[in-house]
Amino acid sequence: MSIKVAPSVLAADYMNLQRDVELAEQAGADLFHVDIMDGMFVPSIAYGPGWVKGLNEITDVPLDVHLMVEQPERFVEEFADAGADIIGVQYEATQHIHRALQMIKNKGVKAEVVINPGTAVELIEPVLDMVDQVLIMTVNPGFGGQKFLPSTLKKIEQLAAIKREQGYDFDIEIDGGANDETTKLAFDAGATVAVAGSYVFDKVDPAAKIARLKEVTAD
Ligand SMILES: O=C(CO)[C@@H](O)[C@H](O)COP(=O)(O)O
Repeated sequence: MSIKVAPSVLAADYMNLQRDVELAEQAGADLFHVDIMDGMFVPSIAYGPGWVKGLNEITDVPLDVHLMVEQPERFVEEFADAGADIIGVQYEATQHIHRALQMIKNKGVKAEVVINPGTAVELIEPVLDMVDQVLIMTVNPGFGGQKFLPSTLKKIEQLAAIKREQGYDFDIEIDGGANDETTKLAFDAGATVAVAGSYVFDKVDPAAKIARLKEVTAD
């Protein structure tokens, strides 16, 4: 089975969002990745729940909402009500990661824990039994168009080994600098979902880019 592809709407053309979303949807996008940024946890600012609700109304593809915000537990309910299918919270952004994940699950939404490139996999081991997805950031979060950090491959391998040994079935997602080469490397290390922003949307043919990511990771 090939990797699941989650185009990041951060890189879409906002003035033609519906067109880009439909193109990606027809090309087989498995999820849409939506970065919520508060200008604190990351320097940029992006999207509120109203925007996510609007996106949910124009697509049937599940929304993978990544809260790049301080104290994410403050916003779980609003984004769940806006239509998020998966909500990701950063390990580094809360003193209460277990509580934040529990809040997501209580809303009937899939729960994801996210770690930055500088955060060790061991730190999230205590919550791995409660998540549907783990996001290993392959760049420092906050901006699209950065280069994939090769040091994150070891972390993907390490997490994949824990997943195998413990019999977990969560998805392992990567985000940042994904292209056909880096996605193949991450897939071989154990990633099952690739978020791709500029690779998919910056060029003329998003459908071909999505197809390419699936092709290079096909068994
Ligand atoms: O999390 C982020 C940025 O921090 C993203 O989801 C980006 O949208 C990925 O963009 P590319 O690196 O694929 O251009």
